[in-house]
Amino acid sequence: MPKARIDQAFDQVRIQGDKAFVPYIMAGDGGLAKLDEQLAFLEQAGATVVELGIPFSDPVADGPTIQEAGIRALKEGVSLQKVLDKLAESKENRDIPIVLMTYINPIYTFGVAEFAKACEESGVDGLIIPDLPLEEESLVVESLRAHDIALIRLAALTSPQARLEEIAKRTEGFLYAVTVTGTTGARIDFSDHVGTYLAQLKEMSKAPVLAGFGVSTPEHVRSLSKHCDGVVVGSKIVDSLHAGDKQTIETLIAASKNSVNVR
Ligand SMILES: O=P(O)(O)OC[C@@H](O)[C@@H](O)c1c[nH]c2ccccc12
Repeated sequence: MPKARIDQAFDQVRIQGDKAFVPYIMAGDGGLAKLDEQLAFLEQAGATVVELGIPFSDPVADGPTIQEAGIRALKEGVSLQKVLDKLAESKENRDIPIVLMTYINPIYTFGVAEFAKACEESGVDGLIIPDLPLEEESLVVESLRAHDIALIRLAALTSPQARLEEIAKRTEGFLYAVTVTGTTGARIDFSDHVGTYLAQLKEMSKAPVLAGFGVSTPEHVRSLSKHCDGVVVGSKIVDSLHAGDKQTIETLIAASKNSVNVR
């Protein structure tokens, strides 16, 4: 049951008194042959779920770090089909749930129903589609439901109250609370309003609320996690993996763990 695997992963985190940590990596950055090893490393380091990006030629929500990773992956010849095939091969050896992050265009090209089926067959548990607004969701919702793939919705700092409520009500797996206005990428600081915004989303959502965009230091992980159920970290993870700096990733993930638990 794909969707249930995500729920179980968050339950486990809660039981241990930890916060969730969802690293984002770009599929095929460094070649798809490295994917299994990268996923195993993140699982071993204590990640809750992995968000796996599909490289795309027009990544409108992405800042420079993730755009460059996408260009590197495209140069390696990575495509949605190849990522799904690769995930299918290693499905049995993997416990950590996978959420694919892809823009809507590659899904259309693939065919929505075929894509949902391929996700299930490849052991994909959920999806983030940043350029699919609530109003257009009906294009994919039924197919995803048929294959039990969670559709994770994004809340924006600029969304009006009623819209946030609708997003919180519909989300599956978790609620992705975008903490900055703008594109992905490491930030120094967050607006004072972020704490209130996260607390408000926590009230509205039955699903776990995760803060993402700009999270790049252990202090960010700790301070944002106080207001919600955990964080998503992209650019800092992508840069560190590219530089071969596993220590930085381990330190970031460790910041989401209850310090009373000895690891
Ligand atoms: O890179 P950052 O600032 O840590 O943000 C997370 C982000 O990269 C990842 O979740 C993501 C990558 N591309 C996206 C597009 C839309 C929403 C989210 C994403």
